[in-house]
Amino acid sequence: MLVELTRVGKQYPLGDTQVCALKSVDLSIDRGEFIVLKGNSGSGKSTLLNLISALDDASQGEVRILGNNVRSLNEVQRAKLRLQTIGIVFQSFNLIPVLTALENVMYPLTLKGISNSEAKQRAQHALQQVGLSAQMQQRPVHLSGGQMQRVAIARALVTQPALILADEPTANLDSHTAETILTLMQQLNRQQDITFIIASHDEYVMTRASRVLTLKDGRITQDSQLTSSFSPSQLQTSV
Ligand SMILES: Nc1ncnc2c1ncn2[C@@H]1O[C@H](COP(=O)(O)OP(=O)(O)OP(=O)(O)O)[C@@H](O)[C@H]1O
Repeated sequence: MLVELTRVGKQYPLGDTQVCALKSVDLSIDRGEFIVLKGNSGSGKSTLLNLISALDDASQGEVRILGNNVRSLNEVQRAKLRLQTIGIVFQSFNLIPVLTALENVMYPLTLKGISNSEAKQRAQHALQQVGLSAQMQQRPVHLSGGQMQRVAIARALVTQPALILADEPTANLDSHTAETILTLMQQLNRQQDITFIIASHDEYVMTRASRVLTLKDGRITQDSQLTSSFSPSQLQTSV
């Protein structure tokens, strides 16, 4: 099992009181799934992604990533787990502005201690995969929103993670660009067996999912397996 949550709860301190963000969540995620996490604002989507990415600790229960109990790992081990297993794509892209697209994608490989020449080769390949061969030397400020998100996806996939987590990855994109980004993610899911967990409010994102989890007030209230009608030939790279 790739991800396993057992009776996971999360509370945040707020002044003298506490906000309950997740309540007794049980969840198992297999390799190859394409999961959309839906729910109203404040339902706990980002909290769940933060726990699965080992960026934060559950208040109760257990989070296991590839069999590793996150709570038992120290900071260095967590960073290593993230670097080896997980790619993260944010709504706001989180690219480093002073670096080119190529350097942004090379960055996690450099952190892994991979040589500059190999990192460059792998980053170039990842940027080709997302259709950005022509923009490798551009800084983020010279890229469109869709291109920035594709750089962020290339950065997430360059370490060959088993799992990519995406928090509202299409929220800052127009609908055509969002479709292209989703198609790209789905192609990576099918061709490279990368598992995706995407938090989103967008109804059309759900239509791409193999499984939709609905969160309400910190609980999973619905867990639906779907078959999507996507075909990889629909891939467009003209963002
Ligand atoms: N760092 C924090 N400190 C205090 N409360 C928090 C913190 N992070 C989240 N919360 C609260 O926990 C609950 C769940 O928030 P979370 O961000 O996980 O929801 P969400 O579904 O991702 O919302 P959105 O769609 O608006 O991003 C909310 O009530 C939120 O206010």
